[in-house]
Amino acid sequence: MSVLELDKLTYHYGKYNHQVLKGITAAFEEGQMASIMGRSGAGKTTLLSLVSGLDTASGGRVLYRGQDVAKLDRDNYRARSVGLVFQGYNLLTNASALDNIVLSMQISGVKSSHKKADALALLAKLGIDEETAKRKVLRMSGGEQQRVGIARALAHDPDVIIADEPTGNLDEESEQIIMEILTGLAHQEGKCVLVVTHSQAVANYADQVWRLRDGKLEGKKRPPKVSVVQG
Ligand SMILES: Nc1ncnc2c1ncn2[C@@H]1O[C@H](COP(=O)(O)OP(=O)(O)OP(=O)(O)O)[C@@H](O)[C@H]1O
Repeated sequence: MSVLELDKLTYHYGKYNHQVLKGITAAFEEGQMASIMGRSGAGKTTLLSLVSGLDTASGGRVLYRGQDVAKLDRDNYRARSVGLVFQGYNLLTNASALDNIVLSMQISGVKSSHKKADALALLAKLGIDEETAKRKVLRMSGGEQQRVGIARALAHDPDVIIADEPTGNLDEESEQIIMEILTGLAHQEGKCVLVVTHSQAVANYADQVWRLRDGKLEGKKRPPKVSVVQG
């Protein structure tokens, strides 16, 4: 069973506004990264807000492990099953990376009695050592901040990671690090990862590349990567 399925999903803003999404049917699997491309205004952010349970569709359904998200407790769905990663990181910049993660664990109701140690372990896994973890976020580089952003998204161990232009503010080297982390979450940890991007280079990391055009989502599976040995 797919982790996420979109079933004839439609969406329009307000009563008379044009339809942004016009019957989208797609499936996203565990252990895979999917990228969603599309020109500005195509409806990518709108689509993510429906998939992540921030908003409900005008028509059709979003299914999470076969269950209609509109019929689930959406707060619970967001707090348990979905981790969000944003272009602008959306961290508390005056707090330390560590405090950001611990706070996020508290808000999502994580039960652990050693949240600080868990948060440090999670940050370390993403290449943020203890000294950096205790530094205020505003004194960290963009690439480090996004690694904290990913740690925050993972703090409640969701099985869906949704990233909206996660490397939009980063240089090429940091982009590569972030995309390798997101790819690893899919391929090594079995997460279902969705990445919205304008960048073909970012989309190239994905197992499936989708394009949102005229309110429809067109997708293709990427052929397996083959390495060419020159001799
Ligand atoms: N709250 C709103 N009320 C009315 N229309 C909206 C609202 N939010 C977005 N729209 C419109 O819906 C369409 C899709 O917007 P959306 O933000 O989903 O596009 P996007 O593909 O994410 O764009 P970008 O790449 O520029 O972020 C646009 O035409 C936008 O103007």
